[in-house]
Amino acid sequence: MESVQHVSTSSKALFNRVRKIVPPLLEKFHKGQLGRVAVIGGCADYTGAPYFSAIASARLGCDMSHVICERSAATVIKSYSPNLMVHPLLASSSSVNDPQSIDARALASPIIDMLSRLHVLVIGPGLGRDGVTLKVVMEVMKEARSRSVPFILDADGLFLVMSDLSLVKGYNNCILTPNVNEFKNLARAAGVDAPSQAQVKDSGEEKTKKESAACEKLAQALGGVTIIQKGPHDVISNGVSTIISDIEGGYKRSGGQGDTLTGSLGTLMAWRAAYHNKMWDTGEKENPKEAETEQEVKAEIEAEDRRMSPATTLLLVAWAGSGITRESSRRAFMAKKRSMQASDLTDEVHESFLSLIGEPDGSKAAL
Ligand SMILES: NC(=O)C1=CN([C@@H]2O[C@H](COP(=O)(O)OP(=O)(O)OC[C@H]3O[C@@H](n4cnc5c(N)ncnc54)[C@H](O)[C@@H]3O)[C@@H](O)[C@H]2O)[C@@H](O)CC1
Ligand SMILES: Nc1ncnc2c1ncn2[C@@H]1O[C@H](COP(=O)(O)OP(=O)(O)OP(=O)(O)O)[C@@H](O)[C@H]1O
Ligand SMILES: [Mg+2]
Repeated sequence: MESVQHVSTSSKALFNRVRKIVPPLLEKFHKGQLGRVAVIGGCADYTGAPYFSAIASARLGCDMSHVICERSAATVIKSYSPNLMVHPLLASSSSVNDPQSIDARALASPIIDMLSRLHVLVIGPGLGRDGVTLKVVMEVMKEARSRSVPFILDADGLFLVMSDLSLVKGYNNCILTPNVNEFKNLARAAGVDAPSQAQVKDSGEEKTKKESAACEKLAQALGGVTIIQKGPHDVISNGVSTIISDIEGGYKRSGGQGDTLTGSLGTLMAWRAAYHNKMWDTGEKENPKEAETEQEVKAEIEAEDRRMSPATTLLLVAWAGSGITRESSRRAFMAKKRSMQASDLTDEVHESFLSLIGEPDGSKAAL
């Protein structure tokens, strides 16, 4: 469990710093303060993906986990778990009179009305490619961005971005989680020569170097968004700092494991917002200057007793989400081997959190 590129800090040190952004469970908090996350996805074809994502958010520890989906998917997703709040608010071609002439902003308004009550959006799991749905989600993304609501983009959410890069370009409050295939398509859409992990033919250190450079290049082309390119190892970059997450994962490539990643990231992003809102005393000293450069980010990670800047915590969130997912997959694989399914990862999220990160000081959950 080692190997960190550029930000040359050990895995252990990174997870120690992640623990600082995990809110302790205390009597003073009320329902909702430690995370209200909504997954936007779920359609007639796919109901598993939004469920796996939302339940990962819940199991990692956000207070409220919502799914905003297309009408036909809602009852199905509700039946998977009574713990999720499922809202059938997404329009599709089958729910409007004329798919060719819609008022996308009006159709998006019931979802936009929810934004003030949400900390984070996860956009894309099982969203599908219906033209009406995608136009509506585009409106939600524009509004969420204008209100600085953080979002995680995956699957069909990434497809949407490929058609209009301005949706994310320069937005430093979002994480994109492309698989190898989606990374290649994103790079093509951005007109950037950035090979995916599968396209880099070297081996060993040279391969890792080229993969890091490619992820960095795409992140830069998108104006500094954070990218987690999933694969044999996860390459994480915001165009300035790059980390390789190569914690051992499982060896079964069943579908839906990326959904555990997006859900985990949703909760971590909500916790990050709580950290920056100073919702509890972390015991850290105030930071005189916000970190921007790679060196400044590295210094904040290593300082241990100094408050961290948004650039640093975003990188740590990406690192932690990747680690928790890969560790969940490893544990699920150990138990289930060839029969492993995405739902087996769900059961491992909490233990993975405990083994990699652990409860912060003072948390009642540590008793
Ligand atoms: N249980 C569910 O409801 C699931 C739904 N899913 C949803 O299904 C929709 C489509 O997602 P897909 O995963 O099919 O789309 P992708 O674009 O990831 O995959 C499309 C094609 O690329 C290939 N591919 C994927 N990763 C590759 C790699 N590393 N190397 C080479 N080829 C690779 C796949 O075999 C597939 O043929 C999305 O909405 C997604 O969220 C998936 O998340 C899987 C689980
Ligand atoms: N070869 C591999 N070895 C170890 N872990 C891997 C490997 N490939 C992918 N993973 C891990 O599996 C998880 C899902 O990545 P994957 O590439 O399967 O995404 P995906 O295709 O989008 O998945 P999904 O089926 O959910 O859409 C990530 O956490 C990634 O780190
Ligand atoms: Mg996927």
